[in-house]
Amino acid sequence: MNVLAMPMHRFIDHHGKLVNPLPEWADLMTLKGFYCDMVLTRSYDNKAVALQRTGKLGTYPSHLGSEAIGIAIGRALKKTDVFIPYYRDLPAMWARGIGMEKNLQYWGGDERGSDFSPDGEHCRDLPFCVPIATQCTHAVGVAAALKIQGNHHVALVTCGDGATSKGDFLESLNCAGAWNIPLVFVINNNQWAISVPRSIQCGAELLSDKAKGAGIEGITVDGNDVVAMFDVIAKSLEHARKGKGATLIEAVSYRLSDHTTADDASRYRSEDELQQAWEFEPIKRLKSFLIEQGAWSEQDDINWQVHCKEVIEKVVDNYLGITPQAPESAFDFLYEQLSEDLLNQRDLIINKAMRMQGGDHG
Ligand SMILES: Cc1ncc(C[n+]2csc(CCOP(=O)(O)OP(=O)(O)O)c2C)c(N)n1
Repeated sequence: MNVLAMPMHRFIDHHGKLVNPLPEWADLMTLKGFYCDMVLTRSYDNKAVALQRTGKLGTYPSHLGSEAIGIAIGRALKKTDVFIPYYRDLPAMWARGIGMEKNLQYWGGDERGSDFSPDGEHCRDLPFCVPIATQCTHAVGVAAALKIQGNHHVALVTCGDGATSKGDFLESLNCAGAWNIPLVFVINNNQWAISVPRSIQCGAELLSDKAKGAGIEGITVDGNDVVAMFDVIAKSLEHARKGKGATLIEAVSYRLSDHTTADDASRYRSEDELQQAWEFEPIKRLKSFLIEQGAWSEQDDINWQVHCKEVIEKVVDNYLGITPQAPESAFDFLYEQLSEDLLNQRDLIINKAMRMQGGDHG
């Protein structure tokens, strides 16, 4: 059976048909907003891949196919909550109010892309975590602190399906249950961990079953249905806010892209599987639903695509206009006091940069 079609928490299926009555909050205006956000973040994704291909960005992990998960997270969290993301989370971060330029800076190798302080209230969000599952341990620390502060704020952490096999994830889950902390885990189960398929990643039928051993709530949701994702995340956040503890959400989706721009997924997965997954992707189904409801049209779609293109072009212009970070700044974030050795290396880099500015490229 196709896992993307299995029965799970869902309101709108891949044909764009309602399979359960919409929740009260889900009016057409809100759903149109979700749709527009998903299309905009997909436009960004296409552009980011193109920037990498033309040498203007480092290795980039596409979020193609996980727009519903990200937009639901970004919209469901309150400003005062804390988001602990992993590397595929541009949609959530953008929906939290963090500029896309930051994302380009980060993947362009500029540490300043991780500084959210200019974005005001979001400065407590953590930067992307690339070492798999380590962010879950950070999230436990954050959530434990929020509990002590007693302000009814919640932490939300994301990870991939592969990450759920790691000790960091399982230990974090255990602490979340044992300490009854305000923490929501969202697994982006996109069926692949680079070239390892979900089927051999773990023996459990559902990744949400892992919650049971930790004594917390676990739920499997259609990660391609933004309505179901928002509904479950919002409820889990409220559950945690009321002091009722953590939830593990498994969002079932599919990685429609390569793992990153450094990967070629055609070497390990079939074209048939990929084509089938495209039938289930999150944007198409919501578009069909909105059109069926008379809330959207093909012309609206064309207009929105044009608008997205303009927005993204401006983001890219801003990114390309940023003065590059000085190479020696790599030493600024390592130690409070640099050793003799590192000071020498730093001087070498500074001198080389000065020589190159002076025209000596030797
Ligand atoms: C601790 C650690 N081990 C290995 C890697 C190399 N690595 C990068 S991504 C990845 C797979 C992660 O898959 P998954 O958790 O399913 O997330 P996805 O990339 O599919 O969203 C691995 C093993 C890493 N980044 N960190």
